[in-house]
Amino acid sequence: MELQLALDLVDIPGAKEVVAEVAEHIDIVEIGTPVVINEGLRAVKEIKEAFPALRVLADLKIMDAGGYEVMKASEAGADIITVLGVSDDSTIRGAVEEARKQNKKIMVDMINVKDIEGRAKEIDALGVDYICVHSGYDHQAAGKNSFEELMAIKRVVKQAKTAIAGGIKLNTLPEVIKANPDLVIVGGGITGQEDKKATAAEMKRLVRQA
Ligand SMILES: O=C([C@H](O)CO)[C@H](O)[C@H](O)COP(=O)(O)O
Repeated sequence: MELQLALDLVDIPGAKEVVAEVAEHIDIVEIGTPVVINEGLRAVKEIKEAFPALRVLADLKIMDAGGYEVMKASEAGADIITVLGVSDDSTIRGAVEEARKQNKKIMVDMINVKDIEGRAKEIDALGVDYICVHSGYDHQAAGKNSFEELMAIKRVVKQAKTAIAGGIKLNTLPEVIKANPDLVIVGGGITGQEDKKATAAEMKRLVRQA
């Protein structure tokens, strides 16, 4: 099981500062959608250049033009790029095809997918690398989490790795770990803590021993 740090509410210098603090305790660093909106793919490029040993995920949440957008994120240095599960199959296929050419990976974000099990089965057959259940900020505000969705995709996904994101904190991590995802994604659960390094270290310890 691996740990991904999601950076959403920072600028590029702020992102570098946080990553420098926790780098030894994370496997993947995510350049979150708000950061890409504010800073562009330059954020991906600068973080990859500053931390070449870390895999960098560009959370583009692609909804159309999968091949083209994966190409641009790959050029910026992203190792993993996100596409939305609610996209058309042709968009996901285009993203996967381009990722194969560029030796990159595709994560499908299942945010707002209604039939989680059925769609996860279809998406798994498209050859994506990760399928991620996700309670976004707006869902979190309504008290939602994705623990049950994780168990649902674990029942049907045969090929892709499984991931979970959305509001995970140190005190809820053990429950997440019980469902055995391949990847746990944590944003505010680390970045919102006073001692980010200690929190990331403890999360990594729990994730590693799972
Ligand atoms: O993808 C995310 C969200 O949609 C904002 O872009 C977050 O990176 C994801 O939810 C993880 O962050 P936390 O919920 O703060 O753990």
